[in-house]
Amino acid sequence: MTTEELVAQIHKKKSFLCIGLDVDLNKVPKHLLTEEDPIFAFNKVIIDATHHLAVAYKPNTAFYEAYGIKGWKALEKTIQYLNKNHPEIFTIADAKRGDIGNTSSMYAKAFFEDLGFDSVTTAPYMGKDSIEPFLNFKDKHTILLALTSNKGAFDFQTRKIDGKEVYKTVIEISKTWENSQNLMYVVGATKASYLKDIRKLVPNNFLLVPGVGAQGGSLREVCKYGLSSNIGLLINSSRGIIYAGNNKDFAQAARSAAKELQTQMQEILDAL
Ligand SMILES: O=c1ccn([C@@H]2O[C@H](COP(=O)(O)O)[C@@H](O)[C@H]2O)c(=O)[nH]1
Repeated sequence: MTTEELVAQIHKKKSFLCIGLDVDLNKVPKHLLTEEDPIFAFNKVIIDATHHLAVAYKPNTAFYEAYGIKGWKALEKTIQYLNKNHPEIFTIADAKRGDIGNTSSMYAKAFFEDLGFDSVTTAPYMGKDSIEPFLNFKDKHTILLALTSNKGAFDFQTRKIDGKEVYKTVIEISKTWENSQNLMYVVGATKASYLKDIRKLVPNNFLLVPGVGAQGGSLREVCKYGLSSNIGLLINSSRGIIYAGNNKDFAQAARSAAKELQTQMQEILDAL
């Protein structure tokens, strides 16, 4: 998917909501556990109930890998379901990959070619040759961790080296890589005030912003500092939406939670 197609969808739906599909079988409604594939069954109901309110879905691969081959199968069925029924929706494999070049090439093939995701999250620690294999794919997006939502972000990312914070150095150097136009960045909603500085470095790149909802980040704060001329934000909520209810009416509860965020997004977009 091109960035232009993503932006068009945002304007059409008046939403820049990304729904995280982090399926934990201890949290899904009990009646689904008798299904042949309870993970996919859960995702299908959530997608059917929310696709008109969201522009992106983000399965975190950890929640599928934890269930072995059955989990991976459920991930494959989920992305196939999205690509077949909602090809306009942007898909993110939250896998946080990155390795020596030839290994990264295989990760990129796995997520872009085999599974057919539009984007994958990557970790910058191993540098240029670990990320460029992802950037080589046309109309695919590589979402680099810049400033994460967790407390541990302060261990390395905000430390200064040669007078500059590591997350700023990550952004600046990554902009020099080949095909860097295919880069997006992860910035946690819990670090909203940092977005002011981040936007000076990347005025136009899309930012994937997790941390609204269960982690306490504020949608309005993120928008205050993070909106760009092409909107430039995908705001993710996972647990806050998919576990809004846990009995037979869980789909309705998820839709209401998604609607609440989408309504706020619509208000923000209408005020621009
Ligand atoms: O900095 C980061 C990077 C990734 N995540 C992931 O996003 C979701 C957030 O889930 P919630 O339930 O809405 O808290 C999850 O998959 C994280 O692994 C992040 O939170 N922060």
